[in-house]
Amino acid sequence: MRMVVLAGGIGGARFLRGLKRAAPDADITVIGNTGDDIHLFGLKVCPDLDTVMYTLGGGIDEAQGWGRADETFQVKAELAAYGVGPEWFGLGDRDFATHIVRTQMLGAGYPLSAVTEALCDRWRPGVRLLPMSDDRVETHVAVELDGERRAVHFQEYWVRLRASVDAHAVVPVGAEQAKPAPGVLEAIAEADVVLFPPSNPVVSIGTILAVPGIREAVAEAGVPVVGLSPIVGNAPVRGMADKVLAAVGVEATASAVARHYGSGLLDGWLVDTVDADAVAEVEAAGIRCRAVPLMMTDVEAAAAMAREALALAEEVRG
Ligand SMILES: O=c1nc2n(C[C@H](O)[C@H](O)[C@H](O)CO)c3cc(O)ccc3cc-2c(=O)[nH]1
Repeated sequence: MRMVVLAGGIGGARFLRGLKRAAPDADITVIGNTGDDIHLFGLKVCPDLDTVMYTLGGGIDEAQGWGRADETFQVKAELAAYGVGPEWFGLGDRDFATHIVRTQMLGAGYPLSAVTEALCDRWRPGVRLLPMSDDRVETHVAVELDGERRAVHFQEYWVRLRASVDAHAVVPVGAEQAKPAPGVLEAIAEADVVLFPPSNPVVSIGTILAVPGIREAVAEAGVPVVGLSPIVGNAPVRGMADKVLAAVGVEATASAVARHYGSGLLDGWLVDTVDADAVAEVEAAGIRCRAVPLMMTDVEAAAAMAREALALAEEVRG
């Protein structure tokens, strides 16, 4: 079975680990968010692509959900000794190698999709990992700092500010001009099912859908599109999705996120058992809904969620 998964960072990567276990023979294409990308120290860092690659390739720092296991930070310390910032983004020595190789290949003229394929040759994630676009898209967040309105890079908002101030707007800069990366539209057109894992609906899946052509391709794929709520019990399972949901006027509930995607896109939606009362509301919006456990406490739990999502897809397929 051919599956396409629109994935962001930690939630998406952990779901994918479960999906691989639930469907070991599936042909899985991951369309990864690149709006989180940031240029630091002359290097291009792709957090969401790397989180998927490291998590599925066995190199992830499991507790953090990002960055490499057994990491050290000598280079970061030396950069700080030179007064070269920023210090708030934790790039480790092993992780630097990924960004050096990526930046070197980009500099040699390879598109991000080719670079990602080359990096995956080492990590063997067991899925085809495609960036949503080879074109530069960077999510910026409009905030008010010291009384003045500013736009900060998503990573600064997320990591330095810890989303401690309200996001007045979230803008995927460059998305309108971006084109889907090679293979993205084809993978969606050939898919038997499209899945939205419990990634951030605004800055991860929302950014992927903001690349012209991708939302339309998913809506017109003619196969079941099933999502899993990243919000459980009116709060994000991880991260601070509620802050960016507010920026787009979506309340942090499992039902509101489903309605935000809309029945034009979603055929099915999984909510956690604590949100069972949302099922009727989601079904009233024309989206088939089930309440199942959605906490990815381990790979088996993620696999159980994946099985539920695939079962709902078959129910929707009718
Ligand atoms: O909260 C943090 N997240 C860090 N992240 C996660 C990053 O902010 C992700 O984009 C978000 O977690 C959303 O996916 C990193 C990801 C990388 O690939 C490389 C370095 C970092 C560093 C940090 C960090 O210092 N603190």
